[in-house]
Order: sequence, then structure tokens, then C-alpha cells
Amino acid sequence: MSLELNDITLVYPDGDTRLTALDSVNLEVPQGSLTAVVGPSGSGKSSLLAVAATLITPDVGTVTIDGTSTTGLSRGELTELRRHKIGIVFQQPNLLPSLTAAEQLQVMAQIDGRRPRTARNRAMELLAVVGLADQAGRRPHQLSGGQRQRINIARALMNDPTVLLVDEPTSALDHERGAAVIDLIHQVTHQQATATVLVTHDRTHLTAVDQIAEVHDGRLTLSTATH
Ligand SMILES: Nc1ncnc2c1ncn2[C@@H]1O[C@H](COP(=O)(O)OP(=O)(O)OP(=O)(O)O)[C@@H](O)[C@H]1O
Repeated sequence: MSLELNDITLVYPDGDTRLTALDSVNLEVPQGSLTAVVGPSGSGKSSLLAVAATLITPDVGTVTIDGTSTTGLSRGELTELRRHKIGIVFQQPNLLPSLTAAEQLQVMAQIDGRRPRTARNRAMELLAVVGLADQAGRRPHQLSGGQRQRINIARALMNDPTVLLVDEPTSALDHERGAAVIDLIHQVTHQQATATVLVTHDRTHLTAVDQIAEVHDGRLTLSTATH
């Protein structure tokens, strides 16, 4: 199992009281499979993603990434784990305006100490995967919103993550472009064999997933999608 959340409880301080954002949550996501997380606003979806990303440490429970329990790891060890094992796609692509599509990807690998040629090759490979091989030299302002989101996805895959976490990637796109981005996430999940978690508010996306996790008041109900 590539991503495992075991008995996760997360409590935020809330004025004089405390708010339970995640309540005894269990989730297993195998490699090469896609789990959608759905639920009303404020139900705990972002908190779930942040805990899976090891950005927030839960009050109770264990997060296991690719067989490694994150409990007790130092801040530096968590950063290393995130860098090598976890790809995160945020809602907004946040691309650097001055860099070309290929460079947006290459910087990720160079930060990680890979040689420029290796980084360039991986970037070109992933741009082809997301259908943008012919746009490698373009800068963000020369690309559409859907294309920018594709680069965002490719960038998250640069370091060959085991776990891919995707937060509402279609919120700024029209329905058609949004559906194409979901198809792409489905495709890369199988092709790159990632354990993918996709937070979405759009239920039409659920036909493409392997597992649905519904969150209500921090509690999670799992079901298998009907294809
Ligand atoms: N840093 C924080 N401090 C205190 N409470 C928080 C914090 N972050 C989130 N919450 C609360 O925890 C609950 C779950 O929030 P979360 O953002 O995980 O939900 P969500 O399902 O992602 O919502 P949305 O769909 O609106 O993004 C909400 O009641 C929210 O107000």
C-alpha cells in the first residue's frame, strides 16, 4: 500500500473550544489507483490532504508513505520524504512567470540535485505525457488555463513520487477542460503508478476513480466507484 492513513484524528484550536477536523479516519490508497475525496465545504477535505502530504501532523494516528511510517520523523526527514515520495498539485498552478514550460519542470529536479541533462529529459518526457511536448518553450502567459494546469501536474511528477495529492484542480476551468484534466490525472495515475488522492467538488468526476472517500464533519465513508 503506497499511502495509508491509520486512525487519524486532527483537532484545531477554535476560540475557547476545539474543532475536530478529522475524526478517526482510515484510508488506504494502493499504487496505480485513484481515490476521490468529496464532501461539503468545511468537512475536512483540505485537512485530509495536508495530513497525507505530511504538512500537518495529526494529533492521533499514523501516516505511512510507501511503507515508511512518518511518526517521529524530524522536520528534515519529512522534507526529504516529501521531496522524493510526494507530488502535490495545488488548485492554482503558481507557475513562475519568467520560465518556459520545460524550465518550470526542470527547476524541480535541479533543486533535487539532478544533472541538467537528466532534468531536461525528464521534463520533455512528462510534457509529452501531459500533451504539451510542442509547448515546451512557452511561458505561462502564452498558455491557456488548462495547459497551465497540465504543467502543474507534470511538475508534481518530476521527482517520480509514489503518492500524488491533487487539490481541486478544475476549480478555475470550464467543464470540458476540467474533464480533460481529470482524464489526465486518471491516465498518469496508471502510467506513473502513483497512489493518487484527488479532492473534488464535482461529482461528475467520480466515474473515473477507483475509490470514493466521502467526508462529513471529519468522518470518512469509503465506497467503490461504479464505472
Ligand atoms: N488552521 C485552522 N485552524 C482552525 N480551524 C481550521 C483550520 N483549518 C481548517 N479549519 C476548520 O476545520 C474544518 C475542516 O476544514 P477543511 O479546510 O479541511 O475543510 P474542506 O472540506 O477542505 O473545506 P473547503 O471545501 O471549503 O475547502 C472547518 O471547520 C474549518 O473551518
